[in-house]
Amino acid sequence: MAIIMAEGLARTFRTRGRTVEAVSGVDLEVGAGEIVGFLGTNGAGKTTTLRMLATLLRPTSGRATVAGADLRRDPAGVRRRIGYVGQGGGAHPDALVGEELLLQGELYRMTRAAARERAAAVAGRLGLADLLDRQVQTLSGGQRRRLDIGLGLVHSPPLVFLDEPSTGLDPHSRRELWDHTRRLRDEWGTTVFLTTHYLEEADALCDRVLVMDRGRIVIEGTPEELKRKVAGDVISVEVADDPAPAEAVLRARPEVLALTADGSTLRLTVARGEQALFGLVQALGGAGVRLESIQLTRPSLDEVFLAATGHPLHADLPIPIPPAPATGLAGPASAGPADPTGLADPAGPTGPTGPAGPAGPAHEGALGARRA
Ligand SMILES: Nc1ncnc2c1ncn2[C@@H]1O[C@H](COP(=O)(O)OP(=O)(O)OP(=O)(O)O)[C@@H](O)[C@H]1O
Repeated sequence: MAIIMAEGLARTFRTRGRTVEAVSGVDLEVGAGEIVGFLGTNGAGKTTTLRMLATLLRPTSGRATVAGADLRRDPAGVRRRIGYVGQGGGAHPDALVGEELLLQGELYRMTRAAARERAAAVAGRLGLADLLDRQVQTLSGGQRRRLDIGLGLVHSPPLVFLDEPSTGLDPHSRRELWDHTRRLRDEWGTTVFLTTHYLEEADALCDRVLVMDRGRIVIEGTPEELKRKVAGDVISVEVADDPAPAEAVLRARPEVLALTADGSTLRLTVARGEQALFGLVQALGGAGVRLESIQLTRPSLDEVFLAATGHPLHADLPIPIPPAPATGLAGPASAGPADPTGLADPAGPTGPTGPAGPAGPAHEGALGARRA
């Protein structure tokens, strides 16, 4: 069952007399209980798409249903059923961890008892149970990030958006965060939609990856599918004698999609390495070719990204116009009569700002989180 369905979602910004097409017509479908990741370079349009789906930005065109509610007609319904954890993080540095979680529940109009119970459950799930009496500013980067995510989960949303959840974390904390995210999916059935710059994160954590480039989804699939579809597997064959007879044998094989020769080593691309390997070895043996070694290599998501976009993930791409720095907070709850759809555009044309929860002012850290 799809928890997100979007069609032709697009957003342009007008800044300094120019139009920036941040997202140009995205179609996507996310199934309940999936961990789906948007992978892309800076400025690809990931955050803008996430913010549209979370009702924080009004789409220029397109439509979507998110967690059973229509993005345009029922943005408050969407907000009630989702969590949103922005890049900035939301917790107040002086507050205690437990207080922040409780406050979040109360902002969602939970009773104190229900908020307390839920805060304890979230803290337990995210490995924060021993930290409830700690001041937020004393937490490590990884603990702080887990608290940010916890704030987005207190109201039990079936779907949570995480914008670059592990940026700035060391590899150990990043892995810990992945474990917790998987447990959210496995034990609570939470659907997680995240953005990331990290190939490793997309590969290790995501059930499905959507590669985004210059405002469009250019390819999508499970990490394994993408590697197969785009790059194929590579088999490197090192022969003991003259490589020409081996090359002739291999070129005649239908499963060999491409072949390059480098001295006595032949590199073959095949769709499914483990299936092709045995037949190729047999054919070479039958032709009297003596092998030194044979090796199967699976492509990485790096290669997938390069093939799909034409540039490496970490290339410095020109970013048309950087977004203005975050300013004040506004959200649908404060959009007022000028916004009859309730789909506020808090950022306006130039500045991204924070969301609002159902109970009032909020901030970028977690949807609906924080005191005014
Ligand atoms: N409020 C805004 N005003 C003008 N341009 C904007 C605004 N927000 C985003 N953009 C532009 O839209 C494009 C997409 O930005 P977006 O933040 O969605 O990319 P991203 O893939 O999330 O990048 P990053 O990984 O750096 O967060 C960029 O060119 C960006 O400069």
